[in-house]
Amino acid sequence: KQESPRTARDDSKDLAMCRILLAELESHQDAGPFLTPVNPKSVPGYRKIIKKPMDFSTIRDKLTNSQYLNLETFIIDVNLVFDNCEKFNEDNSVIGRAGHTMRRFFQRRWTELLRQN
Ligand SMILES: Cn1cc(C(=O)NCCN2CCCC2)ccc1=O
Repeated sequence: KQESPRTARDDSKDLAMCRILLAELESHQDAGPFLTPVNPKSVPGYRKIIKKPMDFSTIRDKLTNSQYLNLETFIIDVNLVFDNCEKFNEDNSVIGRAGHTMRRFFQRRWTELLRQN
């Protein structure tokens, strides 16, 4: 069986891609609930239910401080925002729907940018 030679993908544009993706998430019209950390004092139950809070401003800080090893660890944190949202909010709610919309947008955009690379 002829194996396909394993070639690494070119990751030299990944940091630029993360910056583009994060800027687009932050400026999305439905980004509001995800821009800053959920305040556990004003959202009853959040601290107990959501074990690993994440939001776009925290991702921005981590990106600025070179805390993402690679594209994958960045995508994991963005998806954590949307997974937390799905866990805590009804699908049929303003914030629940915003989470689904933002997740679909992010999924499409990073796959588009990866393809053009
Ligand atoms: C992601 N998420 C966010 C909240 C929330 O209340 N965020 C603050 C709401 N902002 C205050 C002014 C505009 C938006 C609650 C549950 C939840 O899962």
